[in-house]
Amino acid sequence: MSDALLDVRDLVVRYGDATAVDHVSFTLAPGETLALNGPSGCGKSSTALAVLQLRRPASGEVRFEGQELTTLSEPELRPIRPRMQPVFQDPYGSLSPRHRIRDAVAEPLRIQGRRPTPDQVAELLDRVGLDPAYGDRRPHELSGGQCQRAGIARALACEPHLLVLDEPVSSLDPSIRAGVLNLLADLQDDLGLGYLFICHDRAVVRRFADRVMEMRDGRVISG
Ligand SMILES: Nc1ncnc2c1ncn2[C@@H]1O[C@H](COP(=O)(O)OP(=O)(O)OP(=O)(O)O)[C@@H](O)[C@H]1O
Repeated sequence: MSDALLDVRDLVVRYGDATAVDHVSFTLAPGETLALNGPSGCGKSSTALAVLQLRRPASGEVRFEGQELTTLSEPELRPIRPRMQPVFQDPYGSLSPRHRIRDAVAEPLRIQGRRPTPDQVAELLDRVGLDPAYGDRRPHELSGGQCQRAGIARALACEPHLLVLDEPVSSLDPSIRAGVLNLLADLQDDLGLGYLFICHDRAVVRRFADRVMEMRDGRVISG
Protein backbone atom coordinates (compact mmCIF):
# COMPACT_ATOMS: atom_id res chain seq x y z
CA MET A 1 0.00 0.00 0.00
CA SER A 2 1.21 3.52 -0.79
CA ASP A 3 2.27 5.57 2.25
CA ALA A 4 1.21 8.82 0.53
CA LEU A 5 -1.01 11.17 2.50
CA LEU A 6 -2.78 12.00 -0.71
CA ASP A 7 -2.74 10.14 -4.02
CA VAL A 8 -4.74 11.76 -6.82
CA ARG A 9 -5.14 9.87 -10.10
CA ASP A 10 -6.63 11.13 -13.37
CA LEU A 11 -8.80 13.71 -11.67
CA VAL A 12 -11.42 15.32 -13.92
CA VAL A 13 -13.64 18.21 -12.77
CA ARG A 14 -16.36 19.57 -15.02
CA TYR A 15 -18.77 22.47 -14.79
CA GLY A 16 -21.50 21.51 -17.23
CA ASP A 17 -19.73 20.87 -20.54
CA ALA A 18 -16.58 22.77 -19.52
CA THR A 19 -13.61 20.74 -18.24
CA ALA A 20 -11.78 22.67 -15.50
CA VAL A 21 -9.43 19.84 -14.43
CA ASP A 22 -8.32 17.40 -17.10
CA HIS A 23 -6.77 14.12 -15.89
CA VAL A 24 -4.58 15.57 -13.14
CA SER A 25 -2.45 13.17 -11.07
CA PHE A 26 -0.14 13.84 -8.13
CA THR A 27 0.87 12.54 -4.71
CA LEU A 28 1.61 14.30 -1.45
CA ALA A 29 3.64 12.73 1.36
CA PRO A 30 2.95 13.37 5.06
CA GLY A 31 4.71 16.56 6.15
CA GLU A 32 5.29 17.70 2.57
CA THR A 33 4.23 20.90 0.80
CA LEU A 34 3.15 20.57 -2.81
CA ALA A 35 2.36 23.86 -4.53
CA LEU A 36 -0.17 24.13 -7.36
CA ASN A 37 0.93 27.06 -9.46
CA GLY A 38 -0.42 28.53 -12.68
CA PRO A 39 -2.43 31.42 -14.11
CA SER A 40 -5.96 32.38 -13.14
CA GLY A 41 -8.51 29.88 -14.40
CA CYS A 42 -6.06 26.98 -14.93
CA GLY A 43 -7.95 24.75 -12.47
CA LYS A 44 -6.07 25.11 -9.16
CA SER A 45 -9.09 25.81 -6.96
CA SER A 46 -11.21 23.21 -8.74
CA THR A 47 -8.49 20.64 -7.99
CA ALA A 48 -8.50 21.71 -4.33
CA LEU A 49 -12.28 21.49 -4.05
CA ALA A 50 -12.27 18.03 -5.64
CA VAL A 51 -9.55 16.81 -3.26
CA LEU A 52 -11.71 17.97 -0.35
CA GLN A 53 -14.78 16.40 -2.01
CA LEU A 54 -16.51 19.78 -1.79
CA ARG A 55 -16.94 19.50 -5.57
CA ARG A 56 -17.39 15.89 -6.65
CA PRO A 57 -15.09 15.02 -9.57
CA ALA A 58 -16.52 13.72 -12.84
CA SER A 59 -13.95 10.91 -12.75
CA GLY A 60 -10.63 9.92 -11.24
CA GLU A 61 -9.49 8.84 -7.78
CA VAL A 62 -8.70 10.79 -4.62
CA ARG A 63 -7.03 8.49 -2.11
CA PHE A 64 -6.51 10.11 1.29
CA GLU A 65 -4.54 8.14 3.90
CA GLY A 66 -5.15 5.05 1.80
CA GLN A 67 -8.91 5.52 1.51
CA GLU A 68 -10.58 6.22 -1.82
CA LEU A 69 -12.95 9.16 -1.30
CA THR A 70 -14.75 9.58 -4.61
CA THR A 71 -16.96 6.55 -4.08
CA LEU A 72 -17.98 7.50 -0.53
CA SER A 73 -21.36 8.99 0.32
CA GLU A 74 -21.60 12.22 2.32
CA PRO A 75 -22.31 10.33 5.60
CA GLU A 76 -19.31 8.09 4.89
CA LEU A 77 -17.12 11.15 4.32
CA ARG A 78 -18.18 12.82 7.57
CA PRO A 79 -15.66 11.08 9.87
CA ILE A 80 -12.87 11.73 7.32
CA ARG A 81 -13.52 15.44 6.75
CA PRO A 82 -11.95 16.65 10.03
CA ARG A 83 -8.58 15.22 8.91
CA MET A 84 -8.53 17.35 5.72
CA GLN A 85 -9.20 21.02 6.30
CA PRO A 86 -9.32 24.00 3.96
CA VAL A 87 -7.91 27.47 4.51
CA PHE A 88 -9.24 29.93 1.94
CA GLN A 89 -7.95 33.17 0.49
CA ASP A 90 -10.41 35.62 2.02
CA PRO A 91 -9.97 35.47 5.79
CA TYR A 92 -13.03 37.66 6.45
CA GLY A 93 -15.22 35.68 4.07
CA SER A 94 -14.36 32.36 5.68
CA LEU A 95 -15.37 33.43 9.20
CA SER A 96 -18.96 34.41 9.95
CA PRO A 97 -19.10 38.15 10.69
CA ARG A 98 -21.66 37.57 13.46
CA HIS A 99 -19.63 35.05 15.46
CA ARG A 100 -16.91 35.82 17.94
CA ILE A 101 -13.52 34.38 17.04
CA ARG A 102 -13.67 31.87 19.89
CA ASP A 103 -16.95 30.45 18.54
CA ALA A 104 -15.61 30.31 14.97
CA VAL A 105 -12.56 28.36 16.18
CA ALA A 106 -14.69 26.00 18.31
CA GLU A 107 -17.35 25.40 15.64
CA PRO A 108 -15.66 22.49 13.77
CA LEU A 109 -15.35 20.62 17.07
CA ARG A 110 -18.97 21.33 17.98
CA ILE A 111 -20.08 20.04 14.57
CA GLN A 112 -18.38 16.78 15.52
CA GLY A 113 -20.40 16.69 18.74
CA ARG A 114 -17.45 17.68 20.93
CA ARG A 115 -17.51 20.42 23.56
CA PRO A 116 -14.26 22.35 23.46
CA THR A 117 -13.32 24.05 26.73
CA PRO A 118 -12.30 27.74 26.81
CA ASP A 119 -8.76 26.55 27.55
CA GLN A 120 -8.69 24.42 24.38
CA VAL A 121 -9.81 27.40 22.28
CA ALA A 122 -7.28 29.68 24.00
CA GLU A 123 -4.56 27.11 23.26
CA LEU A 124 -5.52 27.04 19.56
CA LEU A 125 -5.39 30.85 19.35
CA ASP A 126 -2.05 30.88 21.13
CA ARG A 127 -0.81 28.19 18.69
CA VAL A 128 -1.34 30.56 15.77
CA GLY A 129 0.20 33.56 17.52
CA LEU A 130 -3.03 35.28 18.54
CA ASP A 131 -3.57 36.61 22.04
CA PRO A 132 -6.39 34.43 23.43
CA ALA A 133 -8.16 37.67 24.45
CA TYR A 134 -8.91 38.10 20.71
CA GLY A 135 -11.39 35.26 21.11
CA ASP A 136 -13.90 37.86 22.31
CA ARG A 137 -13.67 39.84 19.07
CA ARG A 138 -15.54 39.51 15.82
CA PRO A 139 -13.71 39.12 12.47
CA HIS A 140 -14.06 42.81 11.48
CA GLU A 141 -12.24 43.76 14.70
CA LEU A 142 -9.10 41.91 13.54
CA SER A 143 -6.58 42.77 10.83
CA GLY A 144 -6.45 40.58 7.71
CA GLY A 145 -3.40 38.73 9.01
CA GLN A 146 -4.96 38.15 12.44
CA CYS A 147 -8.14 36.95 10.80
CA GLN A 148 -6.23 34.49 8.61
CA ARG A 149 -4.48 33.20 11.74
CA ALA A 150 -7.93 32.65 13.29
CA GLY A 151 -8.93 30.75 10.13
CA ILE A 152 -5.84 28.56 10.55
CA ALA A 153 -6.71 27.97 14.24
CA ARG A 154 -10.17 26.87 13.15
CA ALA A 155 -8.65 24.49 10.59
CA LEU A 156 -6.34 23.06 13.27
CA ALA A 157 -9.15 22.48 15.78
CA CYS A 158 -9.93 19.01 14.42
CA GLU A 159 -6.28 17.92 14.42
CA PRO A 160 -6.09 17.53 10.62
CA HIS A 161 -3.33 15.72 8.75
CA LEU A 162 -3.81 17.69 5.51
CA LEU A 163 -4.40 21.41 5.01
CA VAL A 164 -5.59 22.57 1.61
CA LEU A 165 -4.39 26.16 1.49
CA ASP A 166 -6.04 28.07 -1.35
CA GLU A 167 -4.09 31.32 -1.82
CA PRO A 168 -3.79 31.72 1.97
CA VAL A 169 -1.63 34.87 1.85
CA SER A 170 -2.70 36.42 -1.46
CA SER A 171 -5.14 38.90 0.04
CA LEU A 172 -2.74 39.93 2.80
CA ASP A 173 -0.52 42.94 2.91
CA PRO A 174 2.98 41.94 1.71
CA SER A 175 4.42 43.05 5.06
CA ILE A 176 2.40 40.44 6.97
CA ARG A 177 2.57 37.59 4.45
CA ALA A 178 5.92 36.36 5.74
CA GLY A 179 4.55 36.08 9.28
CA VAL A 180 1.67 33.84 8.18
CA LEU A 181 3.96 31.72 5.98
CA ASN A 182 6.40 31.32 8.88
CA LEU A 183 3.50 30.25 11.09
CA LEU A 184 2.44 27.64 8.52
CA ALA A 185 6.03 26.36 8.27
CA ASP A 186 6.31 26.08 12.07
CA LEU A 187 2.99 24.25 12.31
CA GLN A 188 4.12 21.83 9.64
CA ASP A 189 7.38 21.14 11.50
CA ASP A 190 5.58 20.62 14.81
CA LEU A 191 2.54 18.68 13.63
CA GLY A 192 3.78 16.91 10.49
CA LEU A 193 0.97 18.38 8.37
CA GLY A 194 0.84 17.87 4.61
CA TYR A 195 0.07 21.03 2.65
CA LEU A 196 -1.56 21.31 -0.76
CA PHE A 197 -0.62 24.93 -1.33
CA ILE A 198 -2.37 26.83 -4.07
CA CYS A 199 -0.60 29.99 -5.03
CA HIS A 200 -0.15 32.00 -8.21
CA ASP A 201 2.89 33.90 -6.85
CA ARG A 202 6.05 32.13 -8.02
CA ALA A 203 8.32 33.86 -5.52
CA VAL A 204 6.18 32.67 -2.61
CA VAL A 205 5.93 29.18 -4.09
CA ARG A 206 9.69 28.87 -4.55
CA ARG A 207 10.31 29.88 -0.94
CA PHE A 208 7.61 27.80 0.66
CA ALA A 209 7.03 24.59 -1.28
CA ASP A 210 8.99 21.32 -1.38
CA ARG A 211 7.66 20.59 -4.89
CA VAL A 212 5.77 22.62 -7.47
CA MET A 213 3.16 21.38 -9.93
CA GLU A 214 2.49 23.79 -12.77
CA MET A 215 -0.97 23.82 -14.34
CA ARG A 216 -2.33 25.30 -17.59
CA ASP A 217 -5.83 24.91 -18.98
CA GLY A 218 -6.73 22.18 -16.48
CA ARG A 219 -3.64 20.07 -17.17
CA VAL A 220 -0.36 19.51 -15.36
CA ILE A 221 2.47 20.86 -17.50
CA SER A 222 5.32 20.15 -15.07
CA GLY A 223 6.02 18.79 -11.63
N1 LIG B 1 -18.55 27.21 -10.13
C1 LIG B 1 -18.13 27.27 -11.39
N2 LIG B 1 -18.99 27.21 -12.42
C2 LIG B 1 -18.55 27.24 -13.70
N3 LIG B 1 -17.25 27.34 -14.06
C3 LIG B 1 -16.35 27.42 -13.07
C4 LIG B 1 -16.74 27.38 -11.69
N4 LIG B 1 -15.61 27.46 -10.94
C5 LIG B 1 -14.58 27.54 -11.79
N5 LIG B 1 -15.02 27.51 -13.06
C6 LIG B 1 -14.21 27.55 -14.28
O1 LIG B 1 -13.28 26.48 -14.20
C7 LIG B 1 -12.01 26.90 -14.68
C8 LIG B 1 -10.97 26.68 -13.59
O2 LIG B 1 -11.26 27.57 -12.52
P1 LIG B 1 -10.48 27.51 -11.13
O3 LIG B 1 -11.12 28.51 -10.22
O4 LIG B 1 -10.38 26.12 -10.69
O5 LIG B 1 -9.03 28.03 -11.58
P2 LIG B 1 -7.90 28.70 -10.69
O6 LIG B 1 -6.61 28.31 -11.33
O7 LIG B 1 -8.09 28.37 -9.25
O8 LIG B 1 -8.16 30.24 -10.93
P3 LIG B 1 -8.02 31.47 -9.90
O9 LIG B 1 -6.56 31.57 -9.57
O10 LIG B 1 -8.54 32.64 -10.66
O11 LIG B 1 -8.88 31.12 -8.70
C9 LIG B 1 -12.15 28.34 -15.12
O12 LIG B 1 -12.41 28.36 -16.51
C10 LIG B 1 -13.36 28.82 -14.35
O13 LIG B 1 -14.03 29.84 -15.05
